[in-house]
Amino acid sequence: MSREFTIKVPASSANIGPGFDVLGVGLALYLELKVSVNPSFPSTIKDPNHCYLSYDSEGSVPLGSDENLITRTALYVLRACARDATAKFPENTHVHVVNPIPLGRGLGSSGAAVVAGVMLANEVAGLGFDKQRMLDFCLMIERHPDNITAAMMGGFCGSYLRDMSAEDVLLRDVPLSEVLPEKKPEPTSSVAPQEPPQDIGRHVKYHWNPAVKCIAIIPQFEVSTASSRAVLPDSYLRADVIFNLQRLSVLTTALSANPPDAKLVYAAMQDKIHQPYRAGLIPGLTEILSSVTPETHTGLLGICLSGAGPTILALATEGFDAISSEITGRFKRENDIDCVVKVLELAHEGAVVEYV
Ligand SMILES: Nc1ncnc2c1ncn2[C@@H]1O[C@H](COP(=O)(O)OP(=O)(O)O)[C@@H](O)[C@H]1O
Ligand SMILES: N[C@@H](CCOP(=O)(O)O)C(=O)O
Repeated sequence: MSREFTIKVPASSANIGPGFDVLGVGLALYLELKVSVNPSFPSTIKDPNHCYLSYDSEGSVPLGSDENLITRTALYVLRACARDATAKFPENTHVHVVNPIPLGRGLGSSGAAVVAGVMLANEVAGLGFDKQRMLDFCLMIERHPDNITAAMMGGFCGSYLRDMSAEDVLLRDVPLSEVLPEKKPEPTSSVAPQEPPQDIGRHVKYHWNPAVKCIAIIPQFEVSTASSRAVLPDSYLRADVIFNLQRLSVLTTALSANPPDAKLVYAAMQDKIHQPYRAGLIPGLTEILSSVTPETHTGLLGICLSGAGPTILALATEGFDAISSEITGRFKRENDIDCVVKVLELAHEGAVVEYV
């Protein structure tokens, strides 16, 4: 039977200052997959996995199903669930990707791609997984839970990876190369990836004052999440960890207050465990983060690096133009970097599948 459906997955902004690898918000900027499956038609598709991909919008991505992050993720799920290292998409699967999320800017493009890939497999193979179970598959690929959780569940999320039995740790800690299929001249692996342990990630959704908007100031250069994690230290001073924990505990509730207390939120969005180390990758970051405050800009609540950067996230209730102009002006004047600005609402629902 032929089917057509659309998968929509929001962008996300992770960390929100002190919540490194913990906090994330889903943002109303959606990666969309327009999918059609026509197994009864004679196949015209040359792809070895029966999936024809086309791509519109931000950046450029590979279109081979064994090279593209969305379809590699889907193949992992299909193969793990079928216990078959050669499992493919149903014959005649077409996926048209529309992606307004800029790549490598700290707005969760890879998290959205991974969530979309897991949902794609769930839908084409009729696996019937709920979002909690799909999150397990996502976490085998993107191994920090903050933006995956926000993209899948939507809203303002706090998340952690649960403690695991030795047996589950073995299942979870397999190298990424054994999870995601890689392009090979001939299929060589006869071993299917295993299904992940259950409930790897746990989360809660916090309240969010709807008057608070997210201003994303997106510099026109990329910083890969991998390179932005590579500059972080392996261990931290106790004082720095306590600094972040104290602020994190206040921030989650402060963002639901009505009216929000700008001074409290601003102070609670300070961070000592990732932003200072990432400053070397983002010209002018330290000065930019201190250039707008509730005192200098009415309506500003707080400011931080979005995810692994280089996007700057400012939370505000008004004064969006003045806040974004100050930051784009600094990027331009001091480092000749152009920026794109988006004022975004939260995506409260998270990832969805819509049938035509
Ligand atoms: N829609 C997409 N389709 C295919 N690959 C994607 C897509 N979105 C992101 N990616 C992959 O993820 C990479 C960016 O991931 P990452 O460095 O984690 O940055 P981000 O902060 O945008 O998530 C891209 O260079 C690309 O390889
Ligand atoms: N907690 C992670 C979040 C990465 O988010 P992304 O949007 O940059 O992929 C980190 O800070 O490394």
